[in-house]
Amino acid sequence: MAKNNFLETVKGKLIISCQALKGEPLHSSFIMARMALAAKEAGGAAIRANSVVDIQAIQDEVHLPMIGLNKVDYPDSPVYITPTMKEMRAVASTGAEVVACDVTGQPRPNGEKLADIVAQMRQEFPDTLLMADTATLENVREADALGFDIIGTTMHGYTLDTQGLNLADNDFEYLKSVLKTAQHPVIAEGKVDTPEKLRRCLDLGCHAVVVGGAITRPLQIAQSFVKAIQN
Ligand SMILES: CC(=O)N[C@H](C=O)[C@@H](O)[C@H](O)[C@H](O)COP(=O)(O)O
Repeated sequence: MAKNNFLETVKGKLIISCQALKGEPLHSSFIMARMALAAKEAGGAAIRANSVVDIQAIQDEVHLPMIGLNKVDYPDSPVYITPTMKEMRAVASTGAEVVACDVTGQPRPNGEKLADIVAQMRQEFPDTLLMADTATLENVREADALGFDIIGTTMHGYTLDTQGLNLADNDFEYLKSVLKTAQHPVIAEGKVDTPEKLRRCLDLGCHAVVVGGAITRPLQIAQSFVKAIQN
């Protein structure tokens, strides 16, 4: 199967997530494209972005490999990161090198099955890599079994059974287990909020690291400073 060279390009490097959802102060494709430009000038190796319009605006501004996703809330499912074939197809059609989607074992909208989505994507987009946004070791095993190209830790701490957990807890104890379990390259993602944590993830053996809010969400950054006054 022909695959693009995303994994070679990002090995040992920083991927910067440029996302602002509706309701966030920076919600704007124009602003996300400028964020991506800053990411590139800083030496970021790739961008992670949400929605077709943001991905396209970023692709027009910077030539960096892209992990694309599309967050959509459906009434019949808790899965929101590229939940159905419709969003998978839309994101892959932008030419994003990687399409990321939820792999948390929870039911998908319209009763769609992840195995069917993966099979369909392989047929329609054989060059596109698939990244599994997982929360638990069970999810990692499922992603490996389904042949995902990249295992991400994105959803750890964001599902009912992992609520309150942080990837960095106990010197990345959970991440170490992921690295032992996974049969595909692991990209650390989720609350990697200092340069030291990024360094640690790479030293532990992660293929690359995604950092989002600590770089591209000024509201979140400002709140952390304000909190230091209140404490
Ligand atoms: C859980 C979820 O929906 N995560 C999203 C996935 O794309 C983004 O909102 C995060 O910003 C991204 O994962 C990077 O993480 P952090 O911003 O913590 O560095």
